[in-house]
Amino acid sequence: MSRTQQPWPPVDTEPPKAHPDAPAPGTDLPQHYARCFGCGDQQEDGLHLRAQVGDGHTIRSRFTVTEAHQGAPGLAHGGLLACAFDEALGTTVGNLLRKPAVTGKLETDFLRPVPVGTTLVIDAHLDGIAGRKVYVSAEGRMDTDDGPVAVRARALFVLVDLSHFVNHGRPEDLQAVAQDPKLLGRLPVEVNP
Ligand SMILES: CCCCC/C=C\C/C=C\C/C=C\C/C=C\CCCC(=O)SCCNC(=O)CCNC(=O)[C@H](O)C(C)(C)COP(=O)(O)OP(=O)(O)OC[C@H]1O[C@@H](n2cnc3c(N)ncnc32)[C@H](O)[C@@H]1OP(=O)(O)O
Repeated sequence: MSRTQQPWPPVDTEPPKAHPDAPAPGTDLPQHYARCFGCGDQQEDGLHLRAQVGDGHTIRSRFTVTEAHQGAPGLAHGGLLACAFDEALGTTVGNLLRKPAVTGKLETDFLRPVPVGTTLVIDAHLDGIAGRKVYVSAEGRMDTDDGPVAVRARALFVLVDLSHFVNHGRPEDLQAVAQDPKLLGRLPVEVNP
């Protein structure tokens, strides 16, 4: 089967424009939700991704594969790697545009097996915007920023209103956030744009 990629973005887009209050290059980003499997510190076996803003519409995330993340003996599960990219890409959209968005489509290319203990260095880039559709892509390198590429991903995020989360979230979790807003860390979106 060929690895030839389809054109990306797949539709005509406007170039991305970061929000004027987007965090500056070099900023370490906080977890967006303490119970998030991708970044939250209250998920013991979660991915604990940590992200930092880069130059030119990029965000670099790091994720270390632990024993809890295995699919085959000693190797990361592909679905968890996809989760790491979902998180890294979503963080890029949410923090640079400062608008809530959800993953509509996520595609991954697994190029190399990723052993337990590896730290994936994931560089994500905002590629283009078409109305509510935000196209973003990333590559993950083994252990260092010039290590071999292990995974590539491309995604479509769709901008949504905050009511998306209020209408669809489990009431007890929304209530927990209302009682302890620190669960959300610093909300990287405008609540009242
Ligand atoms: C208490 C409040 C807390 C709030 C927290 C808020 C914000 C946090 C902000 C930032 C966070 C920072 C970091 C985030 C880190 C990680 C992120 C993880 C993200 C996820 O893990 S998130 C979970 C998985 N995700 C879902 O749970 C989505 C389920 N889904 C839906 O909720 C709907 O499906 C939706 C909303 C996607 C669309 O529904 P809709 O009715 O609003 O709009 P519609 O269908 O018209 O789509 C509009 C245009 O997108 C095109 N389109 C849509 N889907 C497409 C597809 N798959 N392929 C190709 N095109 C697609 C259409 O074709 C149309 O295109 P066009 O305009 O050209 O016609």
